[in-house]
Amino acid sequence: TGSTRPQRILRAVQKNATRGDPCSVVKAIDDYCRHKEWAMNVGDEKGCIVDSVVSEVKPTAVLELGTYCAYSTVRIASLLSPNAKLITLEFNSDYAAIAREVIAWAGLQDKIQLVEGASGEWIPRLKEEFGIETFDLIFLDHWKDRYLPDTKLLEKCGLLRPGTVLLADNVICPGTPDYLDYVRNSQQYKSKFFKSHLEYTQEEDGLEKSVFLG
Ligand SMILES: O=C(NCCCCCn1ccnc1)c1cc(-c2ccc(F)cc2)cc(O)c1O
Ligand SMILES: [Mg+2]
Repeated sequence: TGSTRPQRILRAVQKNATRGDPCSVVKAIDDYCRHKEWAMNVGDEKGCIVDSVVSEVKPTAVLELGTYCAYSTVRIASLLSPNAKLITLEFNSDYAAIAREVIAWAGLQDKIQLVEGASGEWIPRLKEEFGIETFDLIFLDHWKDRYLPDTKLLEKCGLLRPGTVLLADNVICPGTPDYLDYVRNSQQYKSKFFKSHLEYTQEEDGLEKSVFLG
């Protein structure tokens, strides 16, 4: 019974990052996944695009769909203002357990609320359970076939407001064709593609930034 990839990523963080220093946690994961073993973090190249969108939006309420080992969770939360909060949904309980440890190592527990469960079940409960009105920024990075249904669910639940920014990972690889078609052709969104590469590789990928117009 050997270790899992998320467990090895956590070990690399505990070995190479400084407690309470989110940037060192991000760097430790990138170094491990670039040089030792690939993992599905948004990564450093696409991560810089995420950073620029977060800095532009200055969100106080962020929703992340798909935590994995909390690489993007920590990366985004480290840029938020003192009173801002990030809710991250993770379906896989093994991933969630590792993510909690990575978040704790970064010292960001007070900013981040990790919720374990299915996005389709939790999205309708966010207003009531967490006192959320609407989100300023949503980062989609979970099952690629859930991007579109969950976006429609977010609309239906009144969790989007004019100006809410949806930032979607992997719109080229693995790809989210139905989601891309929707946000690029809907009158309710202004969409823009940021060309990049699949994390730690030279494969084509990119992020889609879509502003909800209401
Ligand atoms: O599947 C991905 N993410 C979802 C993981 C499970 C989410 C579970 N969950 C959380 C909440 N609700 C459900 C993903 C995959 C790849 C990839 C790319 C190329 C390749 F050859 C293999 C894989 C790259 C990514 O950047 C990804 O994000
Ligand atoms: Mg991804």
